[in-house]
Amino acid sequence: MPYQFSDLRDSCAGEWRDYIEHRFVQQLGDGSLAPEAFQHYLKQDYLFLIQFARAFALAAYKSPTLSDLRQAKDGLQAIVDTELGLHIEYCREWGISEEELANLPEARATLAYTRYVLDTGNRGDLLDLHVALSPCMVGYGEIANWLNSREATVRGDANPYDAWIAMYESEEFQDAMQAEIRWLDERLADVSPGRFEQLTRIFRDATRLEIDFWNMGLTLSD
Ligand SMILES: Cc1ncc(C[n+]2csc(CCO)c2C)c(N)n1
Repeated sequence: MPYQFSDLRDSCAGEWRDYIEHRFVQQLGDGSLAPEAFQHYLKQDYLFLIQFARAFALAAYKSPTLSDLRQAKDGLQAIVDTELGLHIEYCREWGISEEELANLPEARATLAYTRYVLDTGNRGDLLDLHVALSPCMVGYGEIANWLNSREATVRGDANPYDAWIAMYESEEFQDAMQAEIRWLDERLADVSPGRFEQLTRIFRDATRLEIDFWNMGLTLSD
């Protein structure tokens, strides 16, 4: 049987569930999350996005084909030209100024996660890098879908975090998530059991670092 992305998820089902169904996510869904926790998360997510732009630049460098190079360039362009601007605007709505963002120190959880992804891409090939990126690329879409499947989730004006859910349930984001899964499914189909084992380690570590990122938000840790 050829491997698929779903096999990576199944290889660390416990960690994956702890990430998708994290207490931060549950509270965001029912609207009970402390605004300070969300603001701390938003600030660190700004720094996270900048490092992720670098990871897409690294993906361009590691691209063996023109098609991969285009995909990496589109990812980098989306973050630099669109998503960072939207994030800055969203932070402003939450009372966080652009100046404050520009002077933030990186929390240890942000440092650990982003530098882990960059190091994995540096040491390995494009598949290693994509696997390290996939909890981010796939997880947030899955989180939006999981929240929408829950009775406890509050949508609309009654939930101050509704716009966050709306962003990740959007067709544009869900399509990008599916495209990433297809890309991984195509590559994973050809890997050996030994190589798959290596990739599961990367996937599990990146998922654990996503859990730490949520914990950082809840505990306001730096
Ligand atoms: C900790 C953390 N993990 C994942 C995302 C979601 N995300 C960040 S960059 C990117 C790809 C380009 O859009 C995606 C899906 C986030 N914002 N913060």
